[in-house]
Amino acid sequence: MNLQIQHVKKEFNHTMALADVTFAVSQGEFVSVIGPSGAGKTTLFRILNGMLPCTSGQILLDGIPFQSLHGRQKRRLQTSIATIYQDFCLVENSTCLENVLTASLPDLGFFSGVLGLYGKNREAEALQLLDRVGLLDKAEEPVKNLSGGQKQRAAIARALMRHPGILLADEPVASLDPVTGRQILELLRSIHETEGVTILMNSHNLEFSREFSQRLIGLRDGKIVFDGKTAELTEEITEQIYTNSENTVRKNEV
Ligand SMILES: Nc1ncnc2c1ncn2[C@@H]1O[C@H](COP(=O)(O)OP(=O)(O)OP(=O)(O)O)[C@@H](O)[C@H]1O
Repeated sequence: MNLQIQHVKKEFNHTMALADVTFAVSQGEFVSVIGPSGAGKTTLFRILNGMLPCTSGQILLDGIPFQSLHGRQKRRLQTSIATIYQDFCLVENSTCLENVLTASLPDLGFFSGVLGLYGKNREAEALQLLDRVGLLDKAEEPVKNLSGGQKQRAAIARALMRHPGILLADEPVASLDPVTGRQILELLRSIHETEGVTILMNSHNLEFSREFSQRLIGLRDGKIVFDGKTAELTEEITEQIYTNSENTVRKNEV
């Protein structure tokens, strides 16, 4: 799935969180959005996953303008973007398997949804995905009993259950220790390489972004100040992205 972000602006009261953001992500890329606190990364991700409307501009998925769609068409396109979050957003009292299966809820009829009748094929697929993320032995375990890394694995399996064209990884390892964080990013890289899922990541950790993404987009004060291959990010450009920005409230946590 190709994603195009064209002249996107987002204004909150008198803060221009995104000034005029334009870039495209092609099928199969692994891109990281980097930038200091207040640069607009979260705002961009919230607009992309449909949680926030933009003030102006447009987003196209495979050439279709997202905002022009309504109802079922919009929901169908929306389900092609899956998000994993820093705090996992799982149902803690439900098992791993139940959490993964909830990704299929939009496809179920009303009664099947209420009664949790997902069907044998969906259950088999959910178990296969739990196996893919190394969590098959925890399928019947309530999420509340899992470690942070295991929770993020369950969240990744749930995201994959939607067969996403694009996976948004919004600070996916921010609440994990560095060793566990690296394991999660290695899993994402493997999913990207094997299943060909397009990944757009937002991370405070510049080292991880450089190591795991092919391309970096540097945001500063709501504007793109760098868009290039990871190897092209020099020390000088890094300084330009991270120092003395208007919206920055703290320096980058590299
Ligand atoms: N709901 C809101 N109301 C008002 N201002 C907001 C709101 N959300 C974000 N902002 C402002 O928009 C700007 C961009 O914020 P955003 O959270 O997108 O930055 P960020 O790069 O994700 O920062 P961080 O890395 O700290 O999460 C900031 O100046 C912020 O204060």
